[in-house]
Amino acid sequence: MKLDTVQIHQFRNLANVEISPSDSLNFIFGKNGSGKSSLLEAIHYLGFGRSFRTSKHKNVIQYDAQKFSIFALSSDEKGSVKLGMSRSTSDELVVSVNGNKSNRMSELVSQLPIQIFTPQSSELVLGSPSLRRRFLDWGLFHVEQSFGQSSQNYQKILKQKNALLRKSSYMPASDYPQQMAFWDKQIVKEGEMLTKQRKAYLEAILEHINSNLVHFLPEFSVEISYHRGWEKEATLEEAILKKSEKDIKNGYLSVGPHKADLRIRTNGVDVAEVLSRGQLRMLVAALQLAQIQFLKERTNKSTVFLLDDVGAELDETKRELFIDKLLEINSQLFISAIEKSQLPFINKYKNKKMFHVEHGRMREES
Ligand SMILES: Nc1ncnc2c1ncn2[C@@H]1O[C@H](COP(=O)(O)OP(=O)(O)OP(=O)(O)O)[C@@H](O)[C@H]1O
Repeated sequence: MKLDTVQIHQFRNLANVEISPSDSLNFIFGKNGSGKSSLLEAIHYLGFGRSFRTSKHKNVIQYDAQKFSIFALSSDEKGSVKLGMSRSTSDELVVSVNGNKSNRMSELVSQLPIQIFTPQSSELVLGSPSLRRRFLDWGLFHVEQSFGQSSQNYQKILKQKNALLRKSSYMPASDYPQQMAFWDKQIVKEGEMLTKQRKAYLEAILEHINSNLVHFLPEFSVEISYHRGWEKEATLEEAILKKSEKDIKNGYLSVGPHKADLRIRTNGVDVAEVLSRGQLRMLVAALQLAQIQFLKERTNKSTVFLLDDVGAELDETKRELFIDKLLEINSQLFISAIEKSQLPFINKYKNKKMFHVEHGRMREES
């Protein structure tokens, strides 16, 4: 899917913006504070239902406005779809797909695979395991139709199990084992399925990750493995039993795929301890690229890729390489930079549009 038109209203300093982007390359130039990241942030909302800069939707609504809204016309060879969403200061969400309104973000995010790469992207490696789980789950969500539902099921069951763990200390002893066994059985069933899907997905994208790393980080050999969230030799059922006393005390389940992680090492050492900031970003670029290469290969879906502040911490050859690799798989790119001098190779691209942002207003350069 590509974005044919994007309209943004009352989103940060973008009062009223409408663009018809190129289906290939879009460059957004402008001074600090002009609104470049806000444009990418608004597009990001269509693919994730949230910002990449704040967890509070209110913060992106224009000062003194009551809501923000974003509309887009998106298309691929199968047809086009009208997408829209708005959020108000009271946090009311309205999503619309071809005019059908709902308040379920999942209806929108399944339409349009969007990825983002920012100066903070190295957090994927340095940050908490939840970011790496989210990375795997994003890929699975767009490749496996059933994954969204099974992941939601697991989260619901986990909530029930945790509620029971919290209640267990004051429940009648006779009720407790039966109820616990019921939820454990569900956790094991859904948890093992999720683990199997994540492992198979990682296995499938590893080939792409490794071939990207040859270009992005040629001086390192990187090993990536999936840690499923409970000890090696045990089944999930055994691990849950083993931890039950401690989990009752703490009031939450400490083992399962909600504790899974990706371990990323070079020569047996955590990459976070060895790679420079720029190298970590290249590693993340190789990981993200692998996901969308695999998505394209498996489903023929193209991704909208947002590259915010591309000048930061990537050297010029790597910037060019990343853009070229993304174009190879027919991605639609939105690239923000302060000035053109950060992209001296820009003239080689024919199918491109350039936008200049000033005080929240966008002008297409001819
Ligand atoms: N809710 C809001 N309403 C109106 N303006 C806002 C709001 N939140 C932030 N701003 C302002 O919007 C402007 C655009 O910010 P943005 O982060 O998009 O700039 P940018 O062009 O990416 O800058 P930089 O190059 O410094 O990263 C800033 O001046 C910021 O202070």
